Amino acid sequence: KLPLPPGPKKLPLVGNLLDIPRERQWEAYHKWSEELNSDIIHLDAAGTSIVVLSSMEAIRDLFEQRSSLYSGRLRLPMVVELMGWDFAFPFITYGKRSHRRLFHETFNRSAAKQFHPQETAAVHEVLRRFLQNPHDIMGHFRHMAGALIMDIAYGIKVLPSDDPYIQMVEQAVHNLSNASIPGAFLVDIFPALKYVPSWFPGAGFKRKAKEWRKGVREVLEKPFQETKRNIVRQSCLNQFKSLIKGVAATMYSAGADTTVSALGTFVLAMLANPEAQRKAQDEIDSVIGPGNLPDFADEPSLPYVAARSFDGEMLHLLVRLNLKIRIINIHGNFIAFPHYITVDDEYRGYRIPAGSLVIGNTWAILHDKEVYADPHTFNPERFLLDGKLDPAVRDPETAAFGFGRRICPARHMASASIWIAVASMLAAFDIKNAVDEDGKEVKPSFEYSSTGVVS
Ligand code: HEM
Repeated sequence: KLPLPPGPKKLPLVGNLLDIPRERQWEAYHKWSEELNSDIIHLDAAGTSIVVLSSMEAIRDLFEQRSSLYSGRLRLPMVVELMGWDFAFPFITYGKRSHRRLFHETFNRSAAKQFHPQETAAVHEVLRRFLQNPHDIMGHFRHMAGALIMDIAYGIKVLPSDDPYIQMVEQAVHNLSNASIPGAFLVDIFPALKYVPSWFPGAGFKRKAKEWRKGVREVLEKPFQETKRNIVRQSCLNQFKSLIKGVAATMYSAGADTTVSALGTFVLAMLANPEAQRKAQDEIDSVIGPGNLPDFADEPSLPYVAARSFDGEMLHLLVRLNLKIRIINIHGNFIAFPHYITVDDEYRGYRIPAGSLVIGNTWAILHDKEVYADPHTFNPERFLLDGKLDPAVRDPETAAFGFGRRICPARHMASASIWIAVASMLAAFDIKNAVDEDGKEVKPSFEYSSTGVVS
């Protein structure tokens, strides 16, 4: 009998379906939350109950304190059951703990350091590629993210271009993004449709799923089989075969686009903020000396140097924190990754209905005016107090990688690879707009697309 959390007015049948924009939903959620003066709001998308949380307090109360209730995922019949992504735990409810555990053992804060050499090598390779061809920045980032994951997951060194593994996985992830656009396939709304035979009129989705499934099987099997051939201790591998296979193949689907999007956004942030770029470069030069490239051995010394120099803080913050704000602000809303609750719950006198999608609005958290004054401005100085890192200012990483039990299990490795990429790019290059034949600057054209899993 408790009321639902407040929300915009609902129409009969369709509820708020017509109010929810197709793009940048997080901004609409944030606006409603402000208008209704509530950090918890409720929406009804033609029968699908959606609860959006816009404060760290509500997120901690539900995703952390009540994590046993709030760690599910929405059932995705097209992706998981028909296309065969059932090995990828990001898409399934909180089962497969062995998969998560293996991920954690591999990528926890101290274990993640074992990948520093691969990350450094991948970044040096990308620097060479920029030098040879500065016109395909995103292509180089994509190659870097793919090469790094193939190396970490399988020990496979990919080809410099047209690598068959990267092509295969990119295609599968592309199909995955298309299939996870909400409402794209009726079978996600009526799961029983999955039993319709493929020849049945209107069952085109089954034929599509079958074709896409072949690609998913290849992603699961091909690199794994090559690795198996390369490994001497096969008996050990056999014992955990399906576990390792599933976890390795999950890495690409969860890790490639995220890293590429973050680095692409970094380049845009640098084009828009030449002053911040200059300061960061000056600091790198003064810490590691001109002509050298940073490596992880420099990392511990940077905060120390940073604590004594404003510009040092700038670099440290720019690279570690504030960039992430911009990056995550813009791209970090994983619309296909809401949490899901299967039982009724009560919070602050409101009813959270069973079967609700529960979304932690990262964007709202990272644009909270109370925490980050003037939140739309790129301003590394917001993290400083008396030239030092201000511990009172919230670290964006507390929200950028998700929440509770489903928090990104690769966050330390992801953060490290972005750090080394950003620091090395700043050390080696000036990031500037291209110039046309008449010597005029060409402003980059770009568009953030928010369909699929990652913007
Ligand atoms: C900039 C880089 C990255 C960002 C911003 C990021 C962010 C996220 C976010 C927001 C989630 C959802 C958390 C939630 O449901 O509350 C997530 C989940 C996940 N991420 Fe990342 N991630 C990044 C890189 C990576 C990489 C490189 C890998 C793998 C090598 C990875 C593996 C995963 C996995 C497996 C999950 C699913 C966890 C689960 O459902 O239990 N991520 N990530």
